[in-house]
Amino acid sequence: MTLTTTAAPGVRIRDLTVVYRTPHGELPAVRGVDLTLAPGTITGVVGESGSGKSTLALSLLNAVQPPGRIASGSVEIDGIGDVVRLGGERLRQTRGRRIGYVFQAAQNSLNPLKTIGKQLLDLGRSHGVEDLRGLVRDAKELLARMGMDGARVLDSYQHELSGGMRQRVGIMLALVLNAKVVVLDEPTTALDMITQAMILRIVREIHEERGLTTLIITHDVGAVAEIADDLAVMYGGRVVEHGPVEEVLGSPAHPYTQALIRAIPRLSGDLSLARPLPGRPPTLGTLPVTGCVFRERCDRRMPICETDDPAQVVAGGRTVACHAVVPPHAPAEPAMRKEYA
Ligand SMILES: Nc1ncnc2c1ncn2[C@@H]1O[C@H](COP(=O)(O)OP(=O)(O)OP(=O)(O)O)[C@@H](O)[C@H]1O
Repeated sequence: MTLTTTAAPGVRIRDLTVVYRTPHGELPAVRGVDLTLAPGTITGVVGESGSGKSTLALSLLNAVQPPGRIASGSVEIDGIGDVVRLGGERLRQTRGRRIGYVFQAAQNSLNPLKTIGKQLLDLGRSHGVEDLRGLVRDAKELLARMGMDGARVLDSYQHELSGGMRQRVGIMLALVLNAKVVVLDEPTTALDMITQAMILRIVREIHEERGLTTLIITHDVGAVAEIADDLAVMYGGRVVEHGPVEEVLGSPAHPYTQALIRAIPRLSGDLSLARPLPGRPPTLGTLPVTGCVFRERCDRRMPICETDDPAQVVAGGRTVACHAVVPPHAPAEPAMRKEYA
């Protein structure tokens, strides 16, 4: 094997814009996003519902479906190239084999007419796996690590499994082909908190053992703090802050990240300290066309926020897109304007 196939790959998302067709025309769910996943890291993506997390995850596999489309930008993955430019059989082979994934509601996406084992064999055959016995062995081992009886699960139909069991099957299917890039979109929502923590710990272990580059999307900031190296915070289709997880959570720079953290109920101490962020996140129809996407709910709003979209400014290991935050040594950059139509 060459180094490129054994080393964890880096992922570079550049100027990515994804639009959905609506009665009001094509509107951006992800807009001008730059995000780098360093090789061998777990990057968590958080943000309120509708901020564009799932659309970003789908873009990593070039799997945005109509009425959506990737309007511009690139997703460069070491050893694969620009996924946005892949199509046909190469794209099909890349998904699953090179990029493992669990999409949202994975517990509902299994085939109800085939046992899990049959679906596993179909997956292996469709990717040209010759050692199908080895594949079954690996699948059983992954299921056992996640606290399940592998043989029994492989003999089951989806309706014989609980939502949490199906989610673990989804994680197994994302990992079993040994892909080096793994995208997990809300992989543990159907699980109780203790099982969720256990599964995320196992995901972390497998990530380290295999040298993966992992993107994990969740609503749960606490859960992601446990396993991620880096954190990206999304709002209104933009990555508003990105950096090492302890830094972003320990000293959040963007007013939205600060509000998100203030809104988390604490398990200990005064419950009333949790302060929900007033207002609602924008929908595609209510997203401001000019200026900062967060300004309507921002307590540091300034006149420039009405007119200019803040650029992502890099300072140290952190990226922040906010006019009110000008980190030391970071020259203020001209406002970023993106074409998406
Ligand atoms: N098929 C679609 N057609 C039209 N609009 C869509 C479609 N899918 C998503 N959107 C819109 O795109 C925006 C981003 O959605 P997305 O699902 O990526 O956000 P999210 O952060 O993953 O939300 P959630 O946490 O609820 O899954 C939302 O405003 C959503 O309504």
